[in-house]
Amino acid sequence: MYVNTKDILEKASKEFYAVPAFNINNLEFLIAILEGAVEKNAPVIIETSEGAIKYAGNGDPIRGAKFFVNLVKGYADTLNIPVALHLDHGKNIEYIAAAIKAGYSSVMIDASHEPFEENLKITKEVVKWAHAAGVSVEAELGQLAGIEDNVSAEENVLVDPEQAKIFVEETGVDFLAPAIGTSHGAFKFKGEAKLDFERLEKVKKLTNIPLVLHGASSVPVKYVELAEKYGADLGGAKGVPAEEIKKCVKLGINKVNTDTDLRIAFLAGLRKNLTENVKEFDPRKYFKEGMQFVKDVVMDRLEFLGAAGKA
Ligand SMILES: O=C(COP(=O)(O)O)N(O)CCCCO
Ligand code: NA
Ligand SMILES: [Zn+2]
Repeated sequence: MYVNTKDILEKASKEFYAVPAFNINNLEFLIAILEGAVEKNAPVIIETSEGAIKYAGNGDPIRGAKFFVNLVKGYADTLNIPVALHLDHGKNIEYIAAAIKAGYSSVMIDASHEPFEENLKITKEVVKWAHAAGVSVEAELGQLAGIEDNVSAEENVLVDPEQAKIFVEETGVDFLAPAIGTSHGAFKFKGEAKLDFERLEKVKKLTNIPLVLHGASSVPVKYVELAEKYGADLGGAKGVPAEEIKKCVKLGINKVNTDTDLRIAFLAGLRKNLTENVKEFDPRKYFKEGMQFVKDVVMDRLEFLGAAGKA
């Protein structure tokens, strides 16, 4: 069933587990994710960046947002697990408005690159607007490094826990993404992963709302190697080890944004399938293996985040 993101995350926050938010741009990833969640009897959040909405709507945000709402709602309403649709990294007011109007479960207003007071002001506006339409809101404090889609920043600016308390009280935001050292994309750390767990613990205590971990892909080496075996060049790809993410969940992370892992898994399956079936030209056949690998990554993540069995 198609639900509000807040319902999924409030439950997760109370019971200290996390629900993955998987990014999609097309039908194949959506099917693989939802079938993985059904198999694990788990809640799941589908999210689209503004770039995904632009892609699906061929440049028109209203068409793209409506397309995704109908696609996700249509499929989710036939399932017995809770599914929400979230606008990830909303920056452009046209896209945020289109998502709210089309019927997204929740929207992220990402004004974390703005000075604190500006981020607070913009977020307050969007919260008023979204809540009037029954839509929940995510915001970000501090900045992630890393490049992906139109989401980029030079270096990490970690969240200030005292500021987070004021921000949540003043804006009424439903869930918060505190920057604690992760970054977007496949090349996350120069050395070892270093997340600021003490800072995360303080933010949870001071805000007591569901928290979001961005840049949470683990970049599983088996799919990187498989993709490279069939011609990809992903040299140096490095993610957040699952054990580090599990520590974040214990400290109050409840939504775990995952995009890169699905991209790499699909790429590995697609390259393998195309190489091994040179006569095949039915996309329902040559996308199959990539979809299976995406489903496998989804099920593994639902397990280690503790969302399995929580539908
Ligand atoms: O935080 C994340 C997930 O990051 P990643 O999967 O790269 O670790 N996202 O918000 C997805 C990135 C959207 C732009 O493509
Ligand atoms: Na988000
Ligand atoms: Zn993100």
